[in-house]
Amino acid sequence: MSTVSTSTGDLPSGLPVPETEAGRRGLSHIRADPSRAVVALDYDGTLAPIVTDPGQAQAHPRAAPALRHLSGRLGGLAIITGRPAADVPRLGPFEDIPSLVVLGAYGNQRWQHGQLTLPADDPGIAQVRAELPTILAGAPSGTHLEDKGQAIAVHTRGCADPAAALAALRPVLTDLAERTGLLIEPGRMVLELRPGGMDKGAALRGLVAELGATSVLYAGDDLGDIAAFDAVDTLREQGMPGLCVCSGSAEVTALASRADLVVDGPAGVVALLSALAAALSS
Ligand SMILES: O=P(O)(O)OC[C@H]1O[C@H](O[C@H]2O[C@H](CO)[C@@H](O)[C@H](O)[C@H]2O)[C@H](O)[C@@H](O)[C@@H]1O
Repeated sequence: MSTVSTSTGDLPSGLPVPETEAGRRGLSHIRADPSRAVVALDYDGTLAPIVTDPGQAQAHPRAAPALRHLSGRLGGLAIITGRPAADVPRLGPFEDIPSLVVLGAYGNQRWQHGQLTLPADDPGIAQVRAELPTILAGAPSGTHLEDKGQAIAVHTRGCADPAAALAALRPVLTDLAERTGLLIEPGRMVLELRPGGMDKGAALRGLVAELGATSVLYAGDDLGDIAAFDAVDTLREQGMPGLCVCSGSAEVTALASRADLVVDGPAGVVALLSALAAALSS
């Protein structure tokens, strides 16, 4: 599959045409009955361009207007992210998007209508927090620790050779995850230690069931989003039309071959959401 979908053109509405039959069916059902569709989106690399400092990752400027247009027209509008659930409404900023649900920490946390629901802390995280300063003492300059409260991420994007730094840290962080009963979640120049038992696929399936949705769209860019693509596949096998969208980048190529539609990063995702909002208004 090509990096960015252009070969099949656009529909008269401005919506790009998915490259697969299953994807075209998914999009067509969403357009036909949006009030029973769920649109779920990853945040970093999908709605927000990748930047070196995770604390500065604001959404693409046209993301909030597009989400606001979609809000209320869909059965469900969600962001499913590895970040703490409360971070995304603040960073977006998306606090004023009425029907938005944010499932954070890979589905372990929920933000909705300004209310936050968190699980109990995992004791393994406190142990990781205590041990990491010693473990990272010799790490390359630019290694950055992101303490997310209920998970801890080690970033190498700020290092001179981010990929080499990540590869060097992987064995010691994998060992730490095993000793503390946590799992290691790989991402774009990041390795995260987090509690298991949940992933973006389970989060998406749960939301679809909760809302009684009859069609689904999921857009993502990173390895943690593969579980959500798997969930769309499973739902399709069960008869529910669905669409997987890859926010394409040179950094991660694993999702493009799995997607029904590949767009050009967050700008492409936001263009797709804007076109969908326009199509649902007409
Ligand atoms: O599930 P997501 O919404 O995609 O979140 C995954 C991780 O995203 C963030 O890290 C990534 O974005 C940073 C800001 O652009 C970038 O500096 C970093 O290299 C990327 O890995 C976030 O910091 C993590 O906590 C999320 O788990």
